Amino acid sequence: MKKVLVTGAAGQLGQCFQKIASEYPNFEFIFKTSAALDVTQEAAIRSFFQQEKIAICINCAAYTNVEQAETEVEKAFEINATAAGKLAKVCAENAAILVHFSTDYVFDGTARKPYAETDAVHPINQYGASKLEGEKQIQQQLEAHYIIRTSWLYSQFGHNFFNTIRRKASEGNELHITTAQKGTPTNANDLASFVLKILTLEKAHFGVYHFSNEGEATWYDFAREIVEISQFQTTANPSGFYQTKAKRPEYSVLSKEKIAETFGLEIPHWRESLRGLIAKI
Ligand SMILES: NC(=O)C1=CN([C@@H]2O[C@H](COP(=O)(O)OP(=O)(O)OC[C@H]3O[C@@H](n4cnc5c(N)ncnc54)[C@H](OP(=O)(O)O)[C@@H]3O)[C@@H](O)[C@H]2O)C=CC1
Ligand SMILES: Cc1cn([C@H]2C[C@H](O)[C@@H](COP(=O)(O)OP(=O)(O)O[C@H]3O[C@@H](C)C(=O)[C@@H](O)[C@H]3O)O2)c(=O)[nH]c1=O
Repeated sequence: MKKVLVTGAAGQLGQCFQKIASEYPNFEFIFKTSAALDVTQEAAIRSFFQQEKIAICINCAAYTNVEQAETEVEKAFEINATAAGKLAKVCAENAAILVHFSTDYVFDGTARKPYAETDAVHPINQYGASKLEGEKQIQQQLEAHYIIRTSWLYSQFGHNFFNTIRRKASEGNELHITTAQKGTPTNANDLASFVLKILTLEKAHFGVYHFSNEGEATWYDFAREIVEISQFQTTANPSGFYQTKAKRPEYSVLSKEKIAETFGLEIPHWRESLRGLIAKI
């Protein structure tokens, strides 16, 4: 049975993997939180891989605070770039596959049609820059990688826009949400299922892929839909300007053509997936 290590297992995406792991009995999962396995510690990762004979590493460990990354630049790069490189190196030494996640924020947002994997990258904030550097470090050291760029992840777990809006709305706060950025909300549960499905295929198709739910939305559209489906009394108000430290791309919809052609898997529309999640929680 293949051993699958999931790093950063207490984060949002890590918890989505934990939730569905039992549906994949051909994999033996080992979930490691940041406290149990720090991905910046190369020697510790190496001895863990050797001891456990890890076949696949799903790296959910990341520095994801977009605002704070503007001032904690070194830390963001240490986790998102240098540690990703260390994981790739150890995977190469152990003939293991690395699944890694990157972001729509590697793009500058000047496009007006969905970004393809081959489009030019140009991050406009430190988080995006650190994630792009992580991609490069992996590509330089390991062929057996899936780098999956995704966008606007949300779920029932952890810190994300969906949970923030639901909390604010349930407390009766007035909501003012920016219309200045367009992208696609992605249910992290859908992403976790997609990853485990492609890992069970006979043939590997390594490389960089874009995965998000279908459709596009502004953050305001997303918030309004969360409030309406959840039937909160509060209304979400569109706002032309919302003060932030970090710049965000104006447009960051990801093209799903490559994954559709390669894997032929259906991806739900973001509204449908959101509705499904709210019905379950
Ligand atoms: N959230 C989003 O909207 C998007 C996320 N992504 C990418 O998807 C991936 C998953 O994101 P998500 O689950 O939302 O992120 P979270 O912030 O929810 O989870 C990240 C996890 O990484 C852990 N971590 C931080 N530093 C280390 C370390 N040195 N060693 C081991 N673990 C560490 C954190 O632990 P602790 O809390 O203890 O520090 C946390 O549990 C990331 O690569 C992210 O960049 C891409 C696009 C959108
Ligand atoms: C909470 C809130 C945010 N906003 C704005 C701020 C920002 O422009 C936008 C999104 O807010 P957040 O700060 O929650 O989202 P942000 O941290 O930018 O989310 C990003 O996280 C990283 C990890 C990624 O990789 C990206 O794909 C993306 O999901 O909405 C409002 O307009 N009103 C609000 O009440």
